[in-house]
Amino acid sequence: MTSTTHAPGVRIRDLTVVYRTPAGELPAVRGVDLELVPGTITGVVGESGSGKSTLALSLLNAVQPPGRIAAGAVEIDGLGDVLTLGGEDLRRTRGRQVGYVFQAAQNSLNPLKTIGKQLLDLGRSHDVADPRALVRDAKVLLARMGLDGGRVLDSYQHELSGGMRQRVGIMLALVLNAKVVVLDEPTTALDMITQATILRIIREVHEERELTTLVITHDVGAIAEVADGLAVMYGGRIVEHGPVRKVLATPRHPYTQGLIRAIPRLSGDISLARALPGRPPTLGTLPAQGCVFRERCERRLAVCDTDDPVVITRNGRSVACHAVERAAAVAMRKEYA
Ligand SMILES: Nc1ncnc2c1ncn2[C@@H]1O[C@H](COP(=O)(O)OP(=O)(O)OP(=O)(O)O)[C@@H](O)[C@H]1O
Repeated sequence: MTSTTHAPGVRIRDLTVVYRTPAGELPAVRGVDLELVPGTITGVVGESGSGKSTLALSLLNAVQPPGRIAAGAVEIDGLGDVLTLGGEDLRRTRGRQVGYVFQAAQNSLNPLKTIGKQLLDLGRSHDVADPRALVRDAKVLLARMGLDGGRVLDSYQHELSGGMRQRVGIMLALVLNAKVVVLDEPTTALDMITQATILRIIREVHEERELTTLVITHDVGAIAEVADGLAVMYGGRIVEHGPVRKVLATPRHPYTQGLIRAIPRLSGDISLARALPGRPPTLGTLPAQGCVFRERCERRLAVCDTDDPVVITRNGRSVACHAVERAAAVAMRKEYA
């Protein structure tokens, strides 16, 4: 395993992704800016339907109809804007430059071929010069995740448990030595202990290979262990982003506060944990203007109904919330009074 180049930076700029619906094209991701700092793990959390997977797919320019990337750019150091890539360039980028495990990856293996055969196919399609080294690397990765590599490579998907398949997916995302890795719900099929182990291994491999990694999950507790940065998504927007410990210790957006309150592990007291009231919006119920979170928000103001809150960044933390901004402005006025 050679790792000569350094981790690349990734800049997602003003990204909008729409899906065609009977009511017309509706945005699942809207005006998202997100920077993945080289060598870091960024976690993206949010309830089901917030746009996390759509964002992950965009990093590979892999949004499929009825979806379409309507605007924006995804710039990866050394590759340029992946949204302008097509055909063979795009195929080569996926896997080799940007490794990925998509949601339900454990079901996307070919049932008719052994894992080893699929690994060799992957290597061939990316012109890997030394298939033996590829198999060796795959076995090492599988062994680190607690699996007997030789046995797994000789197996068909139906011979493996959900958790084993998930680990195979992670191995396939890492084995070509891509420098940018996108993991969409990498540990959902695993029990808590295995989940923690796999996340730790992801972290180790990430550091050893100097990767830039994006991990999508709806499990805020799990991401706290592994990520450097945390982006919180709601209704297709990133409502808060910052260093993971700071965001979890002093969440600013009312949605982040609600998410954290709902997790006893993080809120610290099981009797205080309470579910976020209401439901996340669907594409059809997303308000066309104003704050996407206002229907469930305890701090709703009149302006939230009419104006989209802009993202304000201070000291490395970003929040998009009118109430937070107003409180900050009041505090600032007091300080100068
Ligand atoms: N193929 C599709 N056609 C129409 N709408 C879609 C399609 N795929 C996703 N959507 C909608 O886009 C929105 C964002 O979905 P997405 O899967 O990106 O969210 P998510 O946060 O990853 O959710 P989950 O955690 O459930 O995977 C949702 O409202 C979803 O219903």
